[in-house]
Amino acid sequence: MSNIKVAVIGAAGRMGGQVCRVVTDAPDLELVGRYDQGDDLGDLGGATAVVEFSVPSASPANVAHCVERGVHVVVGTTGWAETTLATLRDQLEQQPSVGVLIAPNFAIGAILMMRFAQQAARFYESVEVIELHHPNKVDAPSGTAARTASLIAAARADAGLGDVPDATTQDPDGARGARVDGIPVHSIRLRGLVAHQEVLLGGEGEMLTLRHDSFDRTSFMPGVLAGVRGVAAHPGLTVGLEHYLGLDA
Ligand SMILES: NC(=O)C1=CN([C@@H]2O[C@H](COP(=O)(O)OP(=O)(O)OC[C@H]3O[C@@H](n4cnc5c(N)ncnc54)[C@H](O)[C@@H]3O)[C@@H](O)[C@H]2O)C=CC1
Ligand SMILES: O=C(O)C1=N[C@H](C(=O)O)C[C@H](O)C1
Repeated sequence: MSNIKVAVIGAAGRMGGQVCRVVTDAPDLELVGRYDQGDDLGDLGGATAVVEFSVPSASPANVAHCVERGVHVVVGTTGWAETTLATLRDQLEQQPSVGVLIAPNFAIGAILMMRFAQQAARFYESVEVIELHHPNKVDAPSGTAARTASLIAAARADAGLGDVPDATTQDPDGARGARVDGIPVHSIRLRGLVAHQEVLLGGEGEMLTLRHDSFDRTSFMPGVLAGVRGVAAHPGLTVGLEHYLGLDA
């Protein structure tokens, strides 16, 4: 079988650089293009699959460019809004054989943490998400935290749970964090960190803590490669690598 031709957008970045290295090292993949800010994406070097790790403001246009040319895309860039996802879905209807995977987190432990949080949510009255990242991260809350909170909120709603209990009436400086679908999310930016998250679930007399740590960006690479190898077999839009890993609920 011939190699999958892969191009990387955001190739000069922390994630894009690592992806270029692992694609180059993979015997079944061929790196045919590296693109970054200001580059003309053109024909994408003849790629059949693109990996996109750029910035939230640029990612939708980059992905649209790939889809227009019939090229599959594995997207790691976070911060996609619901309306932008809807536009992408519409575009994909015109290109039914093209696959796009958008994964807020490619680390297996983070995917499992999200799943475990979703499973645990209905048993606990209280829940808070704390995400901790390196200080160069541009978006807050992280895509992983936003997705975790959405999954928890949906599980709570399915179980008939109401709002999380919170008696705070005075919080002028946002000390209680942001709310994603009603779930409190706290973002910490600290030199020395890579990507970390805790989900705290509290009930009468007990707490369950779910924690995941990416100590190094190598933790994302097996998931990215699984995405590249699987994307052609998943036409349309898929959100979350769990759907490629047999973890569908
Ligand atoms: N899904 C996942 O598992 C992970 C997702 N991320 C996300 O990936 C994204 C990138 O993260 P990092 O690599 O740490 O950031 P970074 O800042 O190191 O890299 C971003 C790169 O995108 C480039 N860029 C900016 N505008 C562009 C444009 N219009 N077209 C092409 N390239 C452009 C920048 O020049 C830079 O080289 C962020 O959204 C981050 O949240 C990061 C780690 C893991
Ligand atoms: O910017 C990062 O570094 C990361 N971004 C993703 C996110 O926003 O969730 C994934 C991981 O947390 C690392």
